[in-house]
Amino acid sequence: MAKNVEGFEFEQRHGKERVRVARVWKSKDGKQHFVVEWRVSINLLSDCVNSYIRDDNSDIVATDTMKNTVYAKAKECSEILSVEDFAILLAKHFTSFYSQVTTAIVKIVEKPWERVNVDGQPHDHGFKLGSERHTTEAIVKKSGALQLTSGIEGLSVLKTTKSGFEGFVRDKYTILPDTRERMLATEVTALWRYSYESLYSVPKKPLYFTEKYLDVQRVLLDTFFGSPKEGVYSPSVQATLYQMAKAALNRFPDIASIQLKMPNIHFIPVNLSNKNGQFVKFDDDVYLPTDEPHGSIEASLSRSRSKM
Ligand SMILES: O=c1[nH]c(=O)c2[nH]c(=O)[nH]c2[nH]1
Repeated sequence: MAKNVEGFEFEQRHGKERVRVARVWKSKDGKQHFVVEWRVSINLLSDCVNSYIRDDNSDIVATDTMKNTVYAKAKECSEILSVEDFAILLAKHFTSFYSQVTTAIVKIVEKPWERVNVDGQPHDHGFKLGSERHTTEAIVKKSGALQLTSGIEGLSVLKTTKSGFEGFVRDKYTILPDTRERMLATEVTALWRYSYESLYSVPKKPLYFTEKYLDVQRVLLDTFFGSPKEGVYSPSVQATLYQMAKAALNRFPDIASIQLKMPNIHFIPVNLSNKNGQFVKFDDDVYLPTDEPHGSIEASLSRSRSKM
């Protein structure tokens, strides 16, 4: 919230970015281990204008203290919990513990450590790094008001057929041919907002949000790919993105809105010729993979208020 300071509009926040913590929990017999690795960023909205305009830090919560709080709270969590529940717990601490803190914004990115299988069996204490990352942001006000979003970053997917792009604007600069057969590759970034608007309405079930994250990911992927044998035809990245967003809202009543970013990562058909003629003729087989430039397609979909 902007504040009038010496005749100016003034807004400020402070916090600690990229605090890294890993936490291990053990089963009762100590044999089976669980691990998470989180990168936590904290921002506090608090009344500490005096530190900016005069030599008075008496209202400042030191960012070093914020960092230490991450480790202290991780230690206090005796049971495994979702990254969302940890973000909420931290944000709640900052707003309830410090009188001058009105809002806490806690963002966390979880590193995808996955249990390995050895000899077809889940390993008790062995993990390997996966690819896509689970993210969350909890914004908590002193009143208990909550905004909770979760997301997926770096979900790279590709299908080798059942994709095309036709009927777009043609002008003197257009060279792209219409096609009903191309590769479709993207790196999905998804961000969805939960409908829980208070600390007191959040589901208490352990790992509720971890399961929900996996369910949302599954629905997004199933919609992108279609069934294993038939697949599903994509007339554009735009249409596929919309189908994915719609499926998530239709499937999960407690998701109020979803934003998807789906860059169109191009695989260029290879045709090569020299003076003796063409020696590589593209037949939907040899491609030049690229990472830039890429198309950029993003949209968000929310439940219309009139329906709620
Ligand atoms: O699915 C697509 N959407 C576009 O907007 C676009 N533009 C383009 O050149 N190729 C594609 N493909």
